[in-house]
Amino acid sequence: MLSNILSRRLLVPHFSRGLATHAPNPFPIPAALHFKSGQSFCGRSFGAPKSIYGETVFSTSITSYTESMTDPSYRGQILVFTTPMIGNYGVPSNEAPTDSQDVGMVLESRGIQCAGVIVADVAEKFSHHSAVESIHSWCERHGVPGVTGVDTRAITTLLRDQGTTLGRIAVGADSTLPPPKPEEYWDPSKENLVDQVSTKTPYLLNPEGDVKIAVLDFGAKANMMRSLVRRGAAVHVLPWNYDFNAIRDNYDGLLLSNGPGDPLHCMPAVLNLRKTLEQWNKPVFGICMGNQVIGLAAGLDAYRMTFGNRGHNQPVLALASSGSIKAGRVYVTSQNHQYALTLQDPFPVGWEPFFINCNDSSVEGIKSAAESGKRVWGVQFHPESAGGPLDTIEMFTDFVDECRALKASHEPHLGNVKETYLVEPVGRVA
Ligand SMILES: NC(=O)CC[C@H](N)C(=O)O
Repeated sequence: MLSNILSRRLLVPHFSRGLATHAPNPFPIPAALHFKSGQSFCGRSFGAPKSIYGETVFSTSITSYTESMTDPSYRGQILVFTTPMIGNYGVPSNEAPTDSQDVGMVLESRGIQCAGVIVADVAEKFSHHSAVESIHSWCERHGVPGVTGVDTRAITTLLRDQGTTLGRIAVGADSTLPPPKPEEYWDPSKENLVDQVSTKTPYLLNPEGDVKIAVLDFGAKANMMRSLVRRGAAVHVLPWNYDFNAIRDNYDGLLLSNGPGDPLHCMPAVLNLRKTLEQWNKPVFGICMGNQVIGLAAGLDAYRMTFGNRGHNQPVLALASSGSIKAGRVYVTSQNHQYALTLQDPFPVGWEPFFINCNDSSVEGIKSAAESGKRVWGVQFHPESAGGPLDTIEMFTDFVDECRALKASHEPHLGNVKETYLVEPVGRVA
């Protein structure tokens, strides 16, 4: 027995050494990450061998790289993962519908949305029952470059100190050239990225649903629509700048989705929403960009944070109770944002802060005050989070229940048309 253990101990390092000596380098192409602030990091290229510009941000999520990379809110960004090894469970097919309430994809959108990815150690081998390819081949197919073999601790420390920084991934021969001049860096925050990712034409999901919910698509993650459909709603997805006021009486509720970039690019939607809030008294729920649009419509300001909040481990404290949310409790949430609403005293009349971030005290949500008679909630985090945690997933049940209850109260002849859906808190189609 003892000799068995000893021989295994001796064999393992010997075997590893053998592999390291003889296996060809799977990522032979050199690559560099340059920052506008002057620093450069040299590593190896994986994914598409292509040079790009972007805004460099870091995420502290340990898992769910596939959901993060397909989140349209990462549009134009070079995503640095603080978790050292990324790719070890591969990438699932995004095509196969896996349940009857499918919304047309498995991940958060049709393709990879971030401009590039930076990892300390990209997994060459992967293993998962639903995996069909490696992160390398997935990025290659989608034309997205990755850099591996860099010190992501040093990069993250830098980004925490100096804030989100414009960057360039230079691949192959480009990586041997001098870094770009400061004026050559592309700044995605200057563009209306929402307009690039929002649906161009309206579409309907689950038409037989008993409550009709409109979604203003600022770059919606698919799990938002899935979370509504799972609760029995018919979901009509509209372009971000659609004139909802012209059709609002056809709906029982409105959801404003997440989306990339500076919320000030969404002023047409803010002005539309201001009118909606003045004249329409049905439930409105905003998530991330949606929360910022609600806040701007309510009269709050939005500001750019130093390095934002990105990860699946952001603690928020509830300041008010509403539905499944209890004041005084801390919920762990998924987040991806660079902007936040200002915490001001007093808050605009008819509004109150809903959540606050336990790390940096930024506003994590607002709600209409009880005396306003409105039913409006906004959260800066992602209750639908396909990659978890699911601490706040029941906010979707609260929202759909509120829409259903209001509809039933307006249609007494129909009575309570359908029982409230008590669904398992499932985070994604899997
Ligand atoms: N995920 C989001 O909706 C992000 C909202 C906005 N683009 C921000 O960065 O703050």
